[in-house]
Amino acid sequence: MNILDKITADKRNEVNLRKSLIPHKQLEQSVLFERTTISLANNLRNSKSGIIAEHKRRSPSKAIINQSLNVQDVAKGYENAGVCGMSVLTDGKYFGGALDDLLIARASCNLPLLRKEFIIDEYQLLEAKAYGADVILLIAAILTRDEIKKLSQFAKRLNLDVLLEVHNEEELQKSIMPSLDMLGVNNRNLKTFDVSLETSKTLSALIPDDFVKVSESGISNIEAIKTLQPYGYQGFLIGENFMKTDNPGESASQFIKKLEQ
Ligand SMILES: O=P(O)(O)OC[C@@H](O)[C@@H](O)c1c[nH]c2ccccc12
Repeated sequence: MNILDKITADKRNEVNLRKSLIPHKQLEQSVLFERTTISLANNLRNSKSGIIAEHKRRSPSKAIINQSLNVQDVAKGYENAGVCGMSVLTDGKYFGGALDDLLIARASCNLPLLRKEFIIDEYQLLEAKAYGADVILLIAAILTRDEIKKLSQFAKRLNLDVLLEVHNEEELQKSIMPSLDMLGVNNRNLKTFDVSLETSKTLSALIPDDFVKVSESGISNIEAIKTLQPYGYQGFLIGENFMKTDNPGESASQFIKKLEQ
C-alpha cells in the first residue's frame, strides 16, 4: 500500500469516529456557519504576488519542520506580510495538525483560510465551515470524478471556494468541471514525495483559463515563481520554506517584498 492509500484508509476511520462524536446538526449550529466567507480565488486574481502561506508542523516526507510556533503568531505574521490566503493543515496523524488550528487561525486573522485535509466525505466540509474555513482542498488522486462533483457542489452550497489538486494529466482530465474555482498542480508526487516544478510547467497548458492556476509545493525562492508566472500561474502555495524559519510571517514578508520589487 502506498502512503496516500494508507492516509486515506486512516482518514475513513477517523471521519466515522468524528461523526459519532459530533453530529452534523451540531456543526451547523456553529456561529461560524453564519460568517460571510472570503474568496481566495478573487484575492489571487487581484494580486501581484499570489502567495498562499501554509501552517505545517511536520510531514511524512520531511518529519519535523517546526514544532515550537503557535498558530496565532503564524496567522498574524502571514496576514501582516500581505499573503493572499493561509493554508492550515488539519490532519493530525501525518502532519501534526488539528481542526483547532483552523479555529485559532480564524480567531487571529481575516485572511481566507484553506482547510488542508484529505477530504473524502461531506461531513469534513461541514467541519471546515464550522471551524472557519473559506476554501477546501480536493485531491484528485484519492477521489473519483463523481466524488469530486458531489463534494465540490456541496462546498459551493456552503459558499466555500474549491481548490482541486492534481499531479498528472489523467487526474486533470477526469476533474475539470464548473464547480471548481482553482486548479492546483502539486509539484510533489504524494506517492513518492519526488518534487519537480516541471509538473506545473507541463500541465499548465491543459488547464482551461476560467480556473485560477495554483502551483503547490517545493517552492523555495523568487526565481521559481518568476519561472512559473509566464505559464499562467497566479497562486503559489508555500509551506516548508516559511515554516522552517523561526518567524514564518517575517520570512513571508521579505519574500513578498522581493517578489513585488
Ligand atoms: O511545504 P511545501 O513544499 O512548500 O508544500 C506546501 C503544500 O503544497 C503541501 O503541504 C501540500 C500540497 N498538497 C498537499 C496535500 C496534502 C498535504 C500537504 C499538501
